[in-house]
Amino acid sequence: MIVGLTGGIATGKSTVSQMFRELGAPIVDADVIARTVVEPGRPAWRDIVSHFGEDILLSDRTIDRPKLGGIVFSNAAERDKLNRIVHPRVRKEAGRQVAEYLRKDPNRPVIQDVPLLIETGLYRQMDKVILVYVDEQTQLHRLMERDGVSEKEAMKRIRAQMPIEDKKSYADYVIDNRGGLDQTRRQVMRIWEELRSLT
Ligand SMILES: Nc1ncnc2c1ncn2[C@@H]1O[C@H](COP(=O)(O)OP(=O)(O)OP(=O)(O)O)[C@@H](O)[C@H]1O
Repeated sequence: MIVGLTGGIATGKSTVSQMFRELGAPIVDADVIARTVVEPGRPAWRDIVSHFGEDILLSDRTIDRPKLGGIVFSNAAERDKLNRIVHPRVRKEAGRQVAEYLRKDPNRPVIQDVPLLIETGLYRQMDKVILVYVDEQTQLHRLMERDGVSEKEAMKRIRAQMPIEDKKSYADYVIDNRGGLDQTRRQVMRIWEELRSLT
């Protein structure tokens, strides 16, 4: 069983994913994979350098992420180009990790943590979808606090994504992360038990 875990920016996806990990769940993390596929010398890194030029490299040959981010944030065609380079490699590596976990233990559900699970349509390939939910006000405050950004900047980042309320209809399980961590942990434990009973 493959379970997609998603949320909105700063709704608590990393927090919840860590709780699943502590219960022994195998986690495949799209953010971690996205960083490893662009390490110097890897095919995605080579494609990025040949398209965007050596100017986007730091002195240690790693990609200057803020600089590349600045280019693609304001240019949809360049953003598409970058996505077309990175996404297939992330998908392939994520698939490889999922298959490896399932080979080792076919009866243990694998949790795939994907920030844009719904936006990218990847949710269709999941057996179950878990959404980590907080209301927009809580999301705003936690984002401002975590990243030390203004209300305006935080709102801009939230508004760049699909509204969290709209994501609810795609989810088999909604984890309400508005309360304390203990309340969230109890929901995680309940869902993990249920997922395990389904395999
Ligand atoms: N139940 C909670 N109560 C209070 N603070 C929380 C709770 N859950 C998460 N937080 C805090 O909210 C912030 C956002 O959480 P987290 O980083 O887990 O979100 P995320 O969804 O992974 O974010 P992103 O998608 O931006 O990476 C963090 O500072 C975290 O410590």
